[in-house]
Amino acid sequence: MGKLTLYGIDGSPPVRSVLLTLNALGLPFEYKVINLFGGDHLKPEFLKMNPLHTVPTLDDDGFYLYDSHAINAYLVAKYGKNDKESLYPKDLQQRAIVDQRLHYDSSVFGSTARAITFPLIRENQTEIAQAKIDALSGVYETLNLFLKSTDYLAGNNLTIADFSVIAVLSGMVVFLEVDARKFPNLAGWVQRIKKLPYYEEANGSKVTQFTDFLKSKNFTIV
Ligand SMILES: N[C@@H](CCC(=O)N[C@@H](CS)C(=O)NCC(=O)O)C(=O)O
Repeated sequence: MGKLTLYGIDGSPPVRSVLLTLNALGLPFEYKVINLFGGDHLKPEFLKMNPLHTVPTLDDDGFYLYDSHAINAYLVAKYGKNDKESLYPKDLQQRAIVDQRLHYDSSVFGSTARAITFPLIRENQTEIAQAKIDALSGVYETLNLFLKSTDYLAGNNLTIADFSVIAVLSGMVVFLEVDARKFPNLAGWVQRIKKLPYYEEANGSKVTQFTDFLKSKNFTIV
């Protein structure tokens, strides 16, 4: 196989979802930190790889790909052999369910999370409207529903949809805890994901950089 390089930063949820995928697949890769606050992502050499200047960006031997969901699907489809194939199943209907969850993450969960974090991080606002927290609660309800009769978000096997969602959710708990009385399936799933042997390395140890940063903003919910 060629050389894989991941451009990213630990705080970024989509970057951590790719770290989970790379670790799950046991792939060797180089991790190059792109400092978004220092403007690394706006430099011409980065824009050549990704004109949207976002992390994660993957370089697979000169093939550049961005958007974590696309990257994760590509990595499993290309490198996921035998028991790893189920992370992005080949069966069309199973895959369609994974895709549905990925789009939910990308559109609904992603925008709900960004609506909360962007004003804090980028605009130095410290007040968060209760309505945004209510929207987050609505997402937890949906995720709880997805997990009604299965161990993982897209069925009884772990998939890249679980990686995308845990990467975002593990940051959002700063704003709204996953209350096990209200969201029992979701709370159980979080515990299940945390037991993955590579969880700490790929997400757990890295998300704290993000949650500490969010907490340091001393926000209030109004
Ligand atoms: N949907 C994209 C989102 C990527 C994204 O927005 N990344 C943020 C960091 S979490 C970023 O790079 N922002 C810098 C910018 O947009 O200039 C994905 O899943 O990769």
